[in-house]
Amino acid sequence: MGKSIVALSAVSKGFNDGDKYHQVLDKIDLQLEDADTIALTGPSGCGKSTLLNIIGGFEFIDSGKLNLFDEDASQWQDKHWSQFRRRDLGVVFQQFNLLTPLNVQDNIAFSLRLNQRPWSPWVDHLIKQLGLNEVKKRHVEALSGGQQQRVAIARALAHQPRLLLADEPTGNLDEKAGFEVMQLLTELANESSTSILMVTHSNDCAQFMKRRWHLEQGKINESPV
Ligand SMILES: Nc1ncnc2c1ncn2[C@@H]1O[C@H](COP(=O)(O)OP(=O)(O)OP(=O)(O)O)[C@@H](O)[C@H]1O
Repeated sequence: MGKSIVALSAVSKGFNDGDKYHQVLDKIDLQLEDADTIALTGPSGCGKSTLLNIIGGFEFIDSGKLNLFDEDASQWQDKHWSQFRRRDLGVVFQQFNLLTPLNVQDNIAFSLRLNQRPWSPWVDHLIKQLGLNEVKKRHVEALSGGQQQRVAIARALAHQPRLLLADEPTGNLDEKAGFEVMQLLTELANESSTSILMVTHSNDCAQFMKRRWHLEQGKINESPV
């Protein structure tokens, strides 16, 4: 068995919806280990983003236990969460959340500074592999959707996180561009031994991952890829 990166045990989470309570995760158990790459699928509104947000510490669980790197994250204070996000976590969300006044290089440099990491040869390698070398001085708002997506990936992997959470990373791209981005993402994550948990609606994208979790009606089932 590999090293445990994420472990959920009997985790439940729900939201109040007017006077009704909506149970999104119902006593979920799951394990994500070193080198795992996982596609998270399920119908719209089933709770995929909620699960990613819980693992990133952006939402909190109602009950159960969340372990990150074999530590009980339910006990973590803000400082511990920031350290985890800085050091171990990369995120690519549907909205890329790039800093529009800055160019490509400065977007990546800014994120590295936040993570207290220097610019390294790995970052130059990322930029080159992602086809961003020619546009690195260009403001991100002047880039195409596909290029912005690749900047978001470069930024998320620049500090070589141990875990990447990606929410529909190719959601805004056409099939060909989406395929290319998936290929690059998995190759680069593999080079830096980053585990991936990726939400996707696309079977083609899910094929790039080694495992598949399907979330529906509060429960997760693992299915063959
Ligand atoms: N902060 C919140 N307050 C209240 N309800 C919420 C909150 N966040 C999510 N929900 C509800 O929880 C359910 C799960 O939402 P979530 O965004 O996790 O689903 P999803 O599977 O990611 O959906 P999609 O595939 O459409 O992006 C939805 O019914 C949503 O309305």
